[in-house]
Amino acid sequence: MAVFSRCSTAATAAAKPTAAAAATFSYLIRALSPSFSSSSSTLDPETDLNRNKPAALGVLKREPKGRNVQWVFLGCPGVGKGTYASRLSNLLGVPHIATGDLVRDELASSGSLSSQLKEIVNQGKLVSDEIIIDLLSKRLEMGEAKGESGFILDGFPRTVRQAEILEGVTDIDLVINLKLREEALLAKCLGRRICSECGGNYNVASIDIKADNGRPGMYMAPLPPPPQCASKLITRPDDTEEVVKQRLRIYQAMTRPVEDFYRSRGKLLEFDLPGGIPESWSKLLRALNLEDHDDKQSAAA
Ligand SMILES: Nc1ncnc2c1ncn2[C@@H]1O[C@H](COP(=O)(O)OP(=O)(O)O)[C@@H](O)[C@H]1O
Repeated sequence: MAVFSRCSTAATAAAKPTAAAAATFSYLIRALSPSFSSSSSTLDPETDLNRNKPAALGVLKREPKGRNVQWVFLGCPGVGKGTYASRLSNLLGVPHIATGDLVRDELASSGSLSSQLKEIVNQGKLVSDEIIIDLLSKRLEMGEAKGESGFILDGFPRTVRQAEILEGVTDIDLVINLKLREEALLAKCLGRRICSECGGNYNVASIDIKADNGRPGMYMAPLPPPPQCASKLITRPDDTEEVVKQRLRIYQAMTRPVEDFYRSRGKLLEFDLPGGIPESWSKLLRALNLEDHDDKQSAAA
């Protein structure tokens, strides 16, 4: 999915970082770094880069501002944030940064944080804002050193405080709020499988919700692994029924208010997933005013 084009003069998504982008990134890294006070009240409004807030979703109609997109994905566990964020990241040439992956990388390491994090994550609880911001700062710093610019954040911000900190240091262009019928969320999490070698995400769940009381039915086919991954699949330790239900409760309590935070700033794009990837991807692209040449070609083949 290397080739992409935008149908409008939306926020630019050129793969090459610009000087403005690099400056924004450096600022973001410095501001998010651990030496940065944990209190959002220390943000300096004079140096806040968030000066030209777009009105409502006019963000997609704006002239390019000389840097790559800075988007956020919101949505309940199991909704498919990682899947769609990763596809958009390939299409737009910006990094997909999932804080859940950063946490899992830390867990897999023998670092001192690892055992502390394990207990929190395996109980479905949120890691502290300070730890997450530290992990995110390091990831951004590493990306900047490689010349990355722009991002699609997945799993951050997850609390209003995280959203305030992010708002204090950079301008988020758009927040895509993915929504899926509740009946499907638990099944999607329980069916999730990851290839322990390549990290690919697959799903063994076959979701078939019958039409009921005027509500249409919904079918989501499994997403099987390719043969080379089939024998290497693992399940995330926090994808058990009890822990997923806890994560869903925590989403309602801690992350639902983040939707309101961005809604009130006119940045939230609500997107109801109509089904699995075949039904949803092209609709999502249309909602974002994007086009995927490769997808069109494979559909036409
Ligand atoms: N922004 C964040 N703030 C706090 N904890 C986080 C954050 N992102 C990830 N985590 C931790 O990592 C776990 C896995 O995150 P993720 O893969 O995004 O899960 P989900 O499938 O629930 O969206 C979370 O349950 C939480 O413990």
